[in-house]
Amino acid sequence: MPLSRPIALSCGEPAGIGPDLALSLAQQDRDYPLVLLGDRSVLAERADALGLTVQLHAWEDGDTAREAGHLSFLHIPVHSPVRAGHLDPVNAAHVIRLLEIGCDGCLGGRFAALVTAPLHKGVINEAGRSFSGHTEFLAERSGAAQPVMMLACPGLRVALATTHLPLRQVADAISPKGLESVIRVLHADLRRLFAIDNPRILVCGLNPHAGEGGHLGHEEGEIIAPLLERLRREGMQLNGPLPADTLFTPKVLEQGDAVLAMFHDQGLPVLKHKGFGKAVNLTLGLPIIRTSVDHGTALDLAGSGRADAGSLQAAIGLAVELAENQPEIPS
Ligand SMILES: NC(=O)C1=CN([C@@H]2O[C@H](COP(=O)(O)OP(=O)(O)OC[C@H]3O[C@@H](n4cnc5c(N)ncnc54)[C@H](O)[C@@H]3O)[C@@H](O)[C@H]2O)C=CC1
Ligand SMILES: NCC(=O)COP(=O)(O)O
Repeated sequence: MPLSRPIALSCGEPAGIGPDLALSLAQQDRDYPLVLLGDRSVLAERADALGLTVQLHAWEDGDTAREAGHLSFLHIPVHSPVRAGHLDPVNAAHVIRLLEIGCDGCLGGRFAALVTAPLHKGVINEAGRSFSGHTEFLAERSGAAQPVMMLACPGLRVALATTHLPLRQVADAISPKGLESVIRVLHADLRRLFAIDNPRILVCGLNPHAGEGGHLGHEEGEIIAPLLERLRREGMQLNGPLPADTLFTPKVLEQGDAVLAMFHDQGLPVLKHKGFGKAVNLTLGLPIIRTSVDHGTALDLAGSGRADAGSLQAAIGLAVELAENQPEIPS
């Protein structure tokens, strides 16, 4: 069903490429309503820097402008003037505010989905706020017990058992209870969002060679394998724990609908090698639809006109598709 509510696009870190990508998107006709969450002057100044002509319109509920060259925005002011490529911790509160408004607007039925341009986790922490990522923030804000980060590009979906954790803490975070809830969310959302009836999930081990029979680590034998065995008895198609290096070979990958990696840098480098620039980051387990880009703030490119909007387009495309398939919330 065509969307009657807009997709909310949060501009992310104002000194990064979020504003550039949004303005680049506004150059084309859209077949969905969009509202940009960001600061008006930042958008206007960045449009000037990029030599783009974009009519900026203050968004009102019900606004469905979609023509090329026009962009509706909800003005959420920055706290300090922005120079492209230069982070300022003073604007961290602005970035957080974009997410609060985007998330609350989805929960309240004002927006159909939230798409996030990249933010800079480091500068938010430098501003004195403990922040590990959109995934964790949006889960807390929306009351979701178990968010699961999944990145997808044509031919590959990779979900993560742990998200933004120092490597030293990863092994301790792999617990039977935590891993079970991640697998349940992944399984349920592959069915709910991707219409895969009985998803086949390829599960990585944590250690080299999936622990080499206990000689290179015990988490596979003590935690992962018994859990998978128990869930298989419920009918889930779970293959693993498999050595991650061989799992990510084409012959094995074709036997699964998604991969579950145990940690961020076990799964995402492979995904980005295959699909950087056209992949989407999707948060599973939330009561709202949230997608994002596969890249970061790219401060080196902000204001240069060289940022590629391919991943943002894919993220919006997936958000629109998922939102169109959701039951319509009565106004
Ligand atoms: N969804 C999000 O909010 C994400 C945020 N980040 C944050 O971004 C910050 C910077 O991270 P980095 O590791 O430097 O990664 P990055 O993705 O910002 O940059 C890595 C390289 O890719 C290039 N690149 C990135 N996006 C591009 C695009 N759209 N078009 C063309 N080239 C592009 C950059 O110029 C750079 O050379 C970190 O603070 C990180 O936390 C990283 C990933 C996702
Ligand atoms: N590498 C992906 C990433 O860091 C994005 O995280 P999030 O901000 O979407 O939680």
